[in-house]
Amino acid sequence: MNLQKIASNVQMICEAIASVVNIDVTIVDQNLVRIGGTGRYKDSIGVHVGLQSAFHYAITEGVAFVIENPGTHQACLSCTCREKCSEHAEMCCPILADGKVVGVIGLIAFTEVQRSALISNQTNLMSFLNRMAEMISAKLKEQERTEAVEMLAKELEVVVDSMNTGFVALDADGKVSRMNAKAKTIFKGYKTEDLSDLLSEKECVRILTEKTTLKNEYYVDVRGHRGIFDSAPILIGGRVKGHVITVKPIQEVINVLNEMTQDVVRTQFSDILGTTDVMWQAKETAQKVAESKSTVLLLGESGTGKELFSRAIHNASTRAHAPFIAINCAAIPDALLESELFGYEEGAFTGAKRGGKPGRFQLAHKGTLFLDEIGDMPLHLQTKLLRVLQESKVMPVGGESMIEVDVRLIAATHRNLEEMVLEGAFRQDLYYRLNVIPIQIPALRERVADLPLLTEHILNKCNDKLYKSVNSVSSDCMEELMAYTWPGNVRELENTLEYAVNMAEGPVIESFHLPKRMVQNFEKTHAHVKREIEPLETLEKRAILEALNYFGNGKAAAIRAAEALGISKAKLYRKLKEYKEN
Ligand SMILES: Nc1ncnc2c1ncn2[C@@H]1O[C@H](COP(=O)(O)OP(=O)(O)OP(=O)(O)O)[C@@H](O)[C@H]1O
Repeated sequence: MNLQKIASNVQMICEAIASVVNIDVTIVDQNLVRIGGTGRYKDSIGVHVGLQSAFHYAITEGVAFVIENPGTHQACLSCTCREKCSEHAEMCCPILADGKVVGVIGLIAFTEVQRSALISNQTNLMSFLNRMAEMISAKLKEQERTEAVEMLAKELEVVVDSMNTGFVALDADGKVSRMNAKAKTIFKGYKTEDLSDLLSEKECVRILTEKTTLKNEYYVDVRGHRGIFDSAPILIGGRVKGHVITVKPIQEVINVLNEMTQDVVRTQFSDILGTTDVMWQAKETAQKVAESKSTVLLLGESGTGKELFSRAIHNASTRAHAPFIAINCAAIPDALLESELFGYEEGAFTGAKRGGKPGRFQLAHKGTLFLDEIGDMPLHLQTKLLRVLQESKVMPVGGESMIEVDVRLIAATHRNLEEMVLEGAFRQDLYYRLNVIPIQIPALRERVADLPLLTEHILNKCNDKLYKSVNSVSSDCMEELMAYTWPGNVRELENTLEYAVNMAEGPVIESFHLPKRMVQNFEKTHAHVKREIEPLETLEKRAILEALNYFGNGKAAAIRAAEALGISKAKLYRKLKEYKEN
């Protein structure tokens, strides 16, 4: 505590004392610096009074005293000027704050008249100086408290200003009393006198009438921008004296959500394993289109890696740092799919969340939306989806205004959309809109040559997960894996190997570690060998018909059947012609 902080008050008190007692007054602080003074001391304010002065004695001893005969008092003994002291008498009174000496008030008589006045009236004068010392001490403490409050207010201001959330303080009527830097950015260009200048009427009424806190509520502001707010009333003596609200724009909330839910390790094309031609083709096309905004349609059976491709495309695109949002149309009941995709407004239906909820399109704003199993989307939603793709705007369920969205769409299906279009189960216009860049992801049975590579990779993953060290598959077992048809594709391979790693006692997986269904399948396949020997031509015909049966009709299917049979497309057609003619 330093008297310097209340220097002007100290000087006023010096002058007040001097005018009452008619003797020169000076006040020094605990460092012996003169803070106030009258008469001959006025000019030396701010100056150090010297260690030999009586004030030094008053500070170190912490007592009040009167020097009636300068030069002889205890306080004068160390003074070098005590032989030729110009003072006739002196009264010193320490100023105490919290038990510590923070300064001294001194009355100094320079004439005999002043001396006798001081000495004859010393009891009253000392009591007067004590009162003055108490007053100075009280003023000093008040100043300290004011500074502490100012400091606290400043600290809070710095904290509130550094928050990445808008903060608005209101009085009980909704007048804005304070906004932090973030709130000023969020509401830049708005009138900001009243809550009604910021938020729409519905939210204002809720905030100002609510006597408890509101958390994570959805708001729409006066310009139609959306966000999430918390609010709390300021209660003093049980009465609402004001409110504080914190606001966050919806896109920032979404970004945080996505940061936390994105792949921890971002899927890259190099994570998609496979060196067979069919796989190279698929990867090459996907890599080529990753950067564009065009819609991609991933076609392939379940478990072939459609989501993996979709994530790799997103992560290789310029949207990589924006959200990747996936939704499986087949996994969500029809009644909920619309609100999941496009969001809903408060009160849109029974059970709707207060404040509404943003849909996946809004969540994917600036990023990529992966619509898995698009073939399972009901027709009425296909119509709505088409509109969204054409207009880049969504209308939440129960909403009145469209919300702009900038989303790159990647759709996927295991179904034959072309056939569905012919059957009237899929809208043709939507099909064309989605089919801009179709990419066929091959089934695992079409790329059995990739099995060893995939197996090695999956074994490593299983070992990490199960704390095992299974590092290979016996050649018999690999033969069985290659002979299997893998209806569940890579996902099924993953599950099969996880089962086998659990079963294996040593470092090698043997056939008998595989799940029963696979062993049976292998026996069935090998049972062919034991059948009667048949002419090559019959075997060839059976193989061709089986392949066609397997891959289906149409040009693309014929190409894949020919590839699988290891013959040219021309040869396949020639054979089919022969069979028809015979
Ligand atoms: N080429 C691949 N390389 C490595 N892992 C793969 C590959 N393809 C698929 N996988 C793995 O197989 C599993 C299934 O893949 P994913 O979920 O991408 O398939 P999907 O085609 O989207 O399946 P569904 O249609 O059933 O949703 C995942 O664990 C994925 O990592």
